[in-house]
Amino acid sequence: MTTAVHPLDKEDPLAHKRAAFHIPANTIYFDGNSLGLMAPSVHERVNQALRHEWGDDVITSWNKHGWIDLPLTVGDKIGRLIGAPEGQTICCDSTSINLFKVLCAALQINSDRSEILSTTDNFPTDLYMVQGIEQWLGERCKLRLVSEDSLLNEINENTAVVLVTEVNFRTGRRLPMAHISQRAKQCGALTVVDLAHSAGALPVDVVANEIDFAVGCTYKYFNAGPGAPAFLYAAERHLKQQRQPLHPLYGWLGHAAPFAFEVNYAPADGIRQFLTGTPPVLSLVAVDAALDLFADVTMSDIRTKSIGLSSYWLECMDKHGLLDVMPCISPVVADERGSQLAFQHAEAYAICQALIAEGVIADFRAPEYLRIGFAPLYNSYAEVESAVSRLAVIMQEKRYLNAEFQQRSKVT
Ligand SMILES: Cc1ncc(COP(=O)(O)O)c(C=O)c1O
Ligand SMILES: Nc1c(O)cccc1C(=O)C[C@H](N)C(=O)O
Repeated sequence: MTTAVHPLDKEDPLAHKRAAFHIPANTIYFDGNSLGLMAPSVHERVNQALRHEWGDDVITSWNKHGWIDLPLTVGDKIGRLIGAPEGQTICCDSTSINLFKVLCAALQINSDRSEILSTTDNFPTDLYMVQGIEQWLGERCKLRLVSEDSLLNEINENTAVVLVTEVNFRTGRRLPMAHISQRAKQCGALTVVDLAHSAGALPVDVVANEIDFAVGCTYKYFNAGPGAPAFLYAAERHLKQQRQPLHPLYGWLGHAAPFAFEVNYAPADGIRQFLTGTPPVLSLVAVDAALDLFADVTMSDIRTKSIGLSSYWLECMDKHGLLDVMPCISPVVADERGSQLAFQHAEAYAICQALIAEGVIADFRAPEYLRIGFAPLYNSYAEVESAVSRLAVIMQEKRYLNAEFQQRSKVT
């Protein structure tokens, strides 16, 4: 028996990409904004690195299989997807650590100012990194938090750095990067942009938007696996001006001559100076293979599908009368949101658990939001229709009141 293909999937130019992923049995997965699905090609590539590179070639693989350059080669692959020219993106560490490095760099470049301007609703790690630097630097770093609505107008001549996450992790709201960057430039402030919820989900152009520094995750829309290393972009103009090291994490692999084993630190040229310690080779190999899945698609097609999926989700919710019961807190204007939707309900946590029990994986964000992430490479319109139908039954039958769905787990 053949099942009918959803008419919207029939017209989808990215529909064929779904076959490149392992879709867990009986599962509809709308959590790619937190952890992307695994592709068998990534599995294969990591296995090969384990068996042949580590297994057979052991330490010679640092040269023979280019392990030592992976942060740069993989960085350039990411760079192509965020509009960065070669040699300005590196894949290493976590987003948090990379934030620390670029915030220090930006503060040092704009050293006659101390204010880091950000938004109250930014992802906590972004704010915590500044708070940590503030604690260590005292007067030389001062965090000022404003609302997303007022950010643009709050940038002024005292601002050293504007720290902004393009797409809000909770609401999915997309901030106008071009305007923010332009205003920052006018005021002599530098921009540090967190692309965690943008990279791989929508077109990003760090050069056209004159972004100074950017960071982001690879385990979300790039599907590189849990804890996969993050990325860091630095504009060429900052890499060229080498008065002194740009950040205080003086790791040996960021040294100009790591294998000279010198006593004193001297930063490497270019983006390599943002390296710290030994790269996590197996994880980098996974990022490398996962990025290959973007080789034959355009970010514009990805964005079109992302908007198609989220708009269709809203349409289905409306058809089932769900939008009155759990209002959407994400922008209704598609261009003003990223690749996710969030819905408010006092029982959002239990609703999410009830959905998972029905085979639909979404997530919950405190205090009361159900979050749905759309991954254009593997999600389908049929999945949207089916997931919303299941949600409608849960809401109608108030299944979320079951005690089993109220139990909070450690990771939400
Ligand atoms: C906006 C944003 N920044 C950073 C992170 C995570 O950073 P890290 O890779 O350090 O866990 C996340 C998600 O965890 C995020 O949503
Ligand atoms: N990085 C995560 C993790 O290690 C465990 C659970 C969730 C995450 C996430 O990525 C959360 C994500 N940044 C968010 O937008 O909420």
